Amino acid sequence: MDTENAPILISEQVSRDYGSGKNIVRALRDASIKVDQGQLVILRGRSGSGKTTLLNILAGLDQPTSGKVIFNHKDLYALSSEQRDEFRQKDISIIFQSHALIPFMSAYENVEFGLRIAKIPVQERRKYAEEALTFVGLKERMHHRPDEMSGGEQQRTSIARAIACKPKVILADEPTAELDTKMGLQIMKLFKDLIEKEQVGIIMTSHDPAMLDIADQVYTLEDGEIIEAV
Ligand SMILES: Nc1ncnc2c1ncn2[C@@H]1O[C@H](COP(=O)(O)OP(=O)(O)OP(=O)(O)O)[C@@H](O)[C@H]1O
Repeated sequence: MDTENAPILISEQVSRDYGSGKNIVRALRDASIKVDQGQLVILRGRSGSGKTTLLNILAGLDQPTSGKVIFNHKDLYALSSEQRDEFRQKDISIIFQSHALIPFMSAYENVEFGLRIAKIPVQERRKYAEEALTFVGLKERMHHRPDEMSGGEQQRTSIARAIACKPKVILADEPTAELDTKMGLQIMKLFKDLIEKEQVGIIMTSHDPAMLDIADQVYTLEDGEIIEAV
């Protein structure tokens, strides 16, 4: 089978309500999207349009009110929460906007710590961490702490942490928001290189029009609904 275009992550008519009664917020309504292996997908939309809600649901972090998430042929929310956690640790990586690096650890230690949490055996951790940091161009700086690095380097460290365990899918919430356009485009190039090398699927949110040209697919959200897919 040609795996290059196989869907790895799908949302089917996913809705998410917060609160109830008069105070109900319909954060997402019937959102259906698809991420193929080897594809870079962008979710865009105004603040409050539901991007983060959808990303969290796709990551297995927040149960939808209705609808399904299919990850690698499995219905993510039909699994027990333990099974879902295990699945997530191995196959799904998340990159947050605010790098979420541990301040007193070096870049290497941050990546190695992530591998420990993902239960990668100790013999492999060093190799995987060094490979990932080399891939993001931080081989020479891997023993520096976050406060000794630029914003772009910190974000590359968090990308190294996300890719080190070789996930099938990477979800990223505004990974370029705190970077200038040049650095943002460098991060996008890293994502593209990663797709080429590992055939991962990447889905990210972005406000930045400069990023859209690079994507294979762009979904636009408005008031919790997908109004355009191009
Ligand atoms: N835990 C929550 N409880 C109540 N309402 C929430 C909660 N989380 C999100 N919302 C609401 O759901 C809607 C969608 O929020 P979401 O964070 O998904 O938007 P977003 O497109 O990611 O916005 P931004 O670009 O500002 O991050 C908003 O109206 C928000 O106020």
